[in-house]
Amino acid sequence: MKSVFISGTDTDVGKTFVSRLLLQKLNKRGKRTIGFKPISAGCIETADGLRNDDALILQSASLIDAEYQHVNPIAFKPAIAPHIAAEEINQPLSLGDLQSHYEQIKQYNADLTLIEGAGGWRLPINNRGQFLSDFVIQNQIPVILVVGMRLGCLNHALLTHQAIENDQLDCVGWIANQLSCDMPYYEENLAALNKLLPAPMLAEVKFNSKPENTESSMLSTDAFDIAFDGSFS
Ligand SMILES: Nc1ncnc2c1ncn2[C@@H]1O[C@H](COP(=O)(O)OP(=O)(O)OP(=O)(O)O)[C@@H](O)[C@H]1O
Ligand SMILES: C[C@H](N)[C@H](N)CCCCCC(=O)O
Ligand SMILES: [Mg+2]
Repeated sequence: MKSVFISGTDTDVGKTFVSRLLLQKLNKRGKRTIGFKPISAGCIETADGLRNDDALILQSASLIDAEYQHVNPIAFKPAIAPHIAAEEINQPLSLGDLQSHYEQIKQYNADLTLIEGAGGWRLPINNRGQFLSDFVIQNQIPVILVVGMRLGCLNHALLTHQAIENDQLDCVGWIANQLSCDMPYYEENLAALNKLLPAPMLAEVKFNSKPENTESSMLSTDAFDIAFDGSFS
């Protein structure tokens, strides 16, 4: 059983959008995939409990049909920093909680467990100095960095990659996600990232004006095949 952690240069950069494409692509390659969104913030209340859009997307794009509570075990209603949401309801998060939820999703025995982070790499999970990245370190999970292509992404991408490397994790590569169709100097920014980031670009995801129709959005590279046929098969 392999796992991969999908991080991003920030919140709202397309981690879920790209994760869905990755799951769909891997399903087509015959992998039994499962999505895992350990912590979500920004949920609606339903008769069955809180539901988060990201988790629902991952759940429906996974080949394995998993229970919602296992796909998204920690859910907060307000769309705010999760550790603040947790403190607000007096239910502080811990690394131990995250670990036991991870053990649960591993029971499904997927070929690949795709874990979507929340926010960016150094997301606090409580006020005791613990971060979501500590969970990734604890489990030595390889990381894919989604770069939301917008002004400011060069700095965010380089700092995030540096932090992942400082944490001595394997950043198997990054994915450029074109967040809009009109970013000035898009190609030049892409070239700068290719030059400056010391990890391979695995794919480029084009802006898709019909995001629900995801079939042709992802242009993968040879590095993508090497990463997914090598590290994750
Ligand atoms: N390539 C794309 N083409 C069109 N729309 C996109 C693309 N990538 C992302 N979006 C849209 O941008 C928004 C943010 O994307 P997404 O929800 O995947 O970000 P995220 O990084 O997962 O955010 P969060 O931190 O909340 O988990 C969504 O509405 C999504 O549909
Ligand atoms: C609500 C939002 N869409 C995400 N789910 C949570 C983003 C938290 C970011 C925290 C921070 O780094 O400031
Ligand atoms: Mg998301």
